[in-house]
Amino acid sequence: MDNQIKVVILQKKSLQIFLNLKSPNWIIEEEAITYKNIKQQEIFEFDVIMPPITLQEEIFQSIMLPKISFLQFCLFIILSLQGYNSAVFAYGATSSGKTYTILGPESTIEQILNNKFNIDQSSGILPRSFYQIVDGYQQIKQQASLQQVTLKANYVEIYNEQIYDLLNQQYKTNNQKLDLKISTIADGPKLIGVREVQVESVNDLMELIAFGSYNRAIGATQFNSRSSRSHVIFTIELLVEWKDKSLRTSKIQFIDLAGSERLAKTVAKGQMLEETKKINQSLHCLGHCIMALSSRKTNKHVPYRDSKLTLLLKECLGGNSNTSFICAVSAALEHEEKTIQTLKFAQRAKLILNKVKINIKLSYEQIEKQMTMLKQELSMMEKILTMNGIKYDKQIFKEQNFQLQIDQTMNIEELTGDYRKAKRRSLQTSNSKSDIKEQFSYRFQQYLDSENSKPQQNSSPNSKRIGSRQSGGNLRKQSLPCSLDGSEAEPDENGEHYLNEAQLIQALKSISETPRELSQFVNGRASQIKFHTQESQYQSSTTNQTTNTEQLKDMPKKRDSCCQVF
Ligand SMILES: Nc1ncnc2c1ncn2[C@@H]1O[C@H](COP(=O)(O)OP(=O)(O)OP(=O)(O)O)[C@@H](O)[C@H]1O
Repeated sequence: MDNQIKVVILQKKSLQIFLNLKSPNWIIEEEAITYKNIKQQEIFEFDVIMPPITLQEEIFQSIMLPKISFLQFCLFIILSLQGYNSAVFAYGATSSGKTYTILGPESTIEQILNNKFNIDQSSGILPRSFYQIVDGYQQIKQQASLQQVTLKANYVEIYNEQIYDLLNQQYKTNNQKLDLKISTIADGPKLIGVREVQVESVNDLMELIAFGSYNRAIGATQFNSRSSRSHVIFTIELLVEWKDKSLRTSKIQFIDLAGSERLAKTVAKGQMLEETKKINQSLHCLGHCIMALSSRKTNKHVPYRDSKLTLLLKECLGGNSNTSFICAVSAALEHEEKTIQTLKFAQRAKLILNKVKINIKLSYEQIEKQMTMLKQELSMMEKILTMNGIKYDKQIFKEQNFQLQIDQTMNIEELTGDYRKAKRRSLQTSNSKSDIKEQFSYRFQQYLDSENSKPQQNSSPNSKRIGSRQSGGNLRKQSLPCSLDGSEAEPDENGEHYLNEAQLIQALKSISETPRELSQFVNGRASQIKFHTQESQYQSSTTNQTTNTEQLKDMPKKRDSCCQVF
């Protein structure tokens, strides 16, 4: 299922705006932002543009919950039971309000550590989602048809192009951080050796946030005294094992990106400058991936491997994930350039289509069962095609069978879908009028071959009548789709069914749109029949030393006479 990336523009609440230091170049409407100065005018259109007065609750509603109100409380349950992936990115320049939107105010961590955390007006998307997720998880656990339900989380940061596990307990005692490696062999990139913590409650999740925050790289920039110097990714996974041993996994990721900063404008030096360069570099890579994906050119190379951020989050960008971007901007004069940059990024991200699918792993027994069923259906299809005289490539069938055998881990739903499409195509093919005509042609050919193999008895081309019983031209009833002629032909002495001439004409009429089409088809076939008949007569007469070449020369002229049959 194609799913467009959702982009929400969030205007930062700031002192500059409050003091009316807003840039005069911005015209902000409900669904469009226009930037206009003497030199240029650019219009950016979005589904949602949130004003600075927007409450955290409203942002959460817009991003995390669907628009249909009755589904609001069971969204996560539905998605989890079905096994979907989701991701929420916060993107924007440094100090634009990304961390505030994702987590909430700086005091959140202190509140967690002092056991004083409660959802309030300022709480971000992350804690609000935790309540929904845990609520959903508890409800799922009650389902009788489930064997086991597990909720787990991991928390990592990408700092200076290195991936660190923020939940690693060793970091505090041993200052050496381990750079985690990404495995891309399995379905979607995975972190090797990341600590995954099983959780049961909102408190468990909040504690992980607090724990991770202490390991996080934070510094003071010119614009933000607690600036994120790394990209952080908090991942929650729900594994639902059903009693039939099938496994559905749902993943939700919250990504708080580090803010970009113009190197020319930064006052950063030394380590801070290096960090800024690395942040900008990975954000550039993200921009390039977004650019490639939004171009919608088929086979366009997407440079995921150019940074760890894009490689790790590959599935969220153009892959299997319901992805949303919160792009934080400021209308303040001071941030004009950064805001244009962010809006350009957001405009492109909006064009990306992800391919969302259910993450399901069937049990071995289920795969075996599915395979047997599919094999049976395939051989049935083979028979149908053979019966209808439609040529097919045996090798493809063999390959499909082989594929079935080796692809035990492959998503069976896709396989079934492909197979059903193939089957539908084959049925459509055998039912289509042109193919029914093909079938006629094929059977006519068989008929001619059998006729030609008989000894010829003084028959002239014009005396031969298509499908007539007198000329021995019976067609097997089996060769025609039964619904075509409507009437049942009488079985002959051998118990075999044939179509008589009237039934054949009726059948041909029913598959031809117009009398002209019918006549064209029949003329074509009739002249072929004539040709074969004449050819075989010619052959038989040459073997009898009585060549009549005139008959063959005349053949095209005599076409019209065949039309008289109808
Ligand atoms: N909606 C808001 N209401 C009140 N304060 C806010 C809001 N948004 C941001 N702030 C404040 O602005 C400052 C910068 O915000 P924040 O740290 O979220 O920015 P950021 O985009 O994550 O920056 P960086 O990329 O440097 O980490 C913080 O002190 C934060 O509390």
